[in-house]
Amino acid sequence: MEWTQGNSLSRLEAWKFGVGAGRGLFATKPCPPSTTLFTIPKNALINLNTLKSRYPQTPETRLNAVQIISLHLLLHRPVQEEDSLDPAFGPYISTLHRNFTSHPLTWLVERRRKGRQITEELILKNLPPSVTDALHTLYARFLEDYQVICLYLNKHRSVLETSSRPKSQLPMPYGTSTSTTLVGDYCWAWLNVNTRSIYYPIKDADPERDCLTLCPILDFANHNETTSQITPIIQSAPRTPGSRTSSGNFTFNSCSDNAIEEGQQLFLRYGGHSNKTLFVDYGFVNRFSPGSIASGHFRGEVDVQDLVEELILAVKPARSSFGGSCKGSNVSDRLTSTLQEEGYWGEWTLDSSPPPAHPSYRLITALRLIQLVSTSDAGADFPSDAVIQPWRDVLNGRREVISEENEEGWRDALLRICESISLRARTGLEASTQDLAGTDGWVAWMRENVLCLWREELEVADAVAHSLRAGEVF
Ligand SMILES: C[S@@+](CC[C@H](N)C(=O)[O-])C[C@H]1O[C@@H](n2cnc3c(N)ncnc32)[C@H](O)[C@@H]1O
Repeated sequence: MEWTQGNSLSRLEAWKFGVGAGRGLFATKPCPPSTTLFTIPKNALINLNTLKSRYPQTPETRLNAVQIISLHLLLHRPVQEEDSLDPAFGPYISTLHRNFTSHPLTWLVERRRKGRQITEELILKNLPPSVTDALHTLYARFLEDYQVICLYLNKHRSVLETSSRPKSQLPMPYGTSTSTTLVGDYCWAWLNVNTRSIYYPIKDADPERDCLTLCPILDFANHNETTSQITPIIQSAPRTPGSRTSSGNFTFNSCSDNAIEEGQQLFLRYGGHSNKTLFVDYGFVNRFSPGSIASGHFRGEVDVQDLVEELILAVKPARSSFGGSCKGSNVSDRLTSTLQEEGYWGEWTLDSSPPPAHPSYRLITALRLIQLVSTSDAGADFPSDAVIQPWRDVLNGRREVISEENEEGWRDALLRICESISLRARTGLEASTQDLAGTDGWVAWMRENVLCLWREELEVADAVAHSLRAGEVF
C-alpha cells in the first residue's frame, strides 16, 4: 500500500460503528468543494485489468468481472481475524467484510449447507413477495457464477496453487470431499464484490459484464439516498502510439456544491435503487418515518409483478363462445407473449413520487392490454392481432386511449390491486412484528428493515389508491 504515502488520504478515516451500516468513511479535516479527496492508482484496483494475467482463460472458461474478482478473493480469503496473505492485494483484502451473517443471500446459501436456521427462516418467511422473488433471482445469479467457478477450477487446477490460504483451507472444486465449504467461501467473496464494486471502464471490455472494480478506501463509503459527497473521476491512462485511451488512476473529488466539514461522514449514492433492490443486493434499506411517503418526503416504490401475473392468469375473454378452442390459459399465454414481444413484460411498479402517487407507464400499458382482452367479445378468433391493434395504436402514438371504458376498467383493476397490497401489507406488518419480537443485535436491526419494506408497500398502495379515487390523470 505504498501508494497511500503522499496521497491526500490524511483527510479521511474509516470508523466503525455498531450494528447496521458497519464502518463508514469520515473526513478528518475540512475539505473545500471540488477538491481531490483521494486517488487510487490503477494498479491498486482489483478488476479484470489487474487480474487477467493471473488467471488463464479459454473460450469455454472465460470469466467476467464478478467471477474473476470473487475467484481472487476466494483464493486469498483471510483466516478468521488474521490478515490476507495475498502478496498483491493482501492489505486491502484484509479490510473487507469478514462475514455476511446479516445478508439475505447468506441465509439461502447456508440453508442449503447447514439446514434451516430458525431466525433467518423467520425473516425470510416475513418478506414481501416481490422481495422474495428478487432474492431468489439474485440467488440464481450467484449459483450460476458458482457453477462457472467450479468448472473453472476443475479445468485450471494449477490456479489453486496460487492461493495464499493454508493448505487445510484450500478451496476444492466441485465433486471433491471438501466442496461443501467452497460454496460458503464463494458466497463471502461474491458478496464482497457485489456490495463493494463500482463501475470502471476497461478497454475493449463489455460494459455490462466486465467493467467493475473493487476500489480501496472508496468502498468504505456508505449509501445515502439524497446526497453524495464523493464524485468519481476516472483519469485516462497515457496513450501509447496506436493504442486507444484506457482507464487510469481513479480519483475521487469532493462534490461541487458544498464544502465538507471535519468529522462529517462521506456518502456515495449507490444509485436510485428501490428499497427492494437495496435489501436484496446490499442487505439494508433506506429508512423512512411513518407518513413520509404520503407527505412526499420519501420516494416509495412497490413492485406489483406477482399480482399482475395473477390477473393475467385469471383473464377470460368476456364472451366465451369459443367452445374448447380458446381456454383461459391460451388467453394468458397470448397476453404474456404480446407484452414480452413489445418489451412491456415486468418492471410494473407503483411510485409515490413525483406526485401524484401513480402506476408506472409500463404498468398502465400492461393493464390496458389486460383490460382490452378481458372485455373482448371477438369470438373464436380471439385473441387475434385485430383485437390487440387498438392497444398497439396507443403504444405507437396513433391514438390517445383505447376507449373510455378501457380507461375506467384498468383503473378499477388497479384499485383492486392497491387494496390487496394494502391488506397484505397490514397482515405482513402484524406477522413480522410478532414473529421477530424480542430480538436484538443484527436481527432487531433487520426486523426494522423488514417492517420498513412492508410499510412502504402499505403507504405507496394507499397513496396510489387515493390518487385513483381522486380521479388523478396519470
Ligand atoms: C461499500 S460497503 C460500505 C462500507 C461498509 N459499511 C463497511 O463496513 O465496510 C456497502 C455495505 O455497507 C452497508 N451500508 C451501506 N450504506 C448503508 C446504509 N445507508 N445503511 C445501512 N447499511 C449500509 C451495507 O452492508 C452494504 O452492503
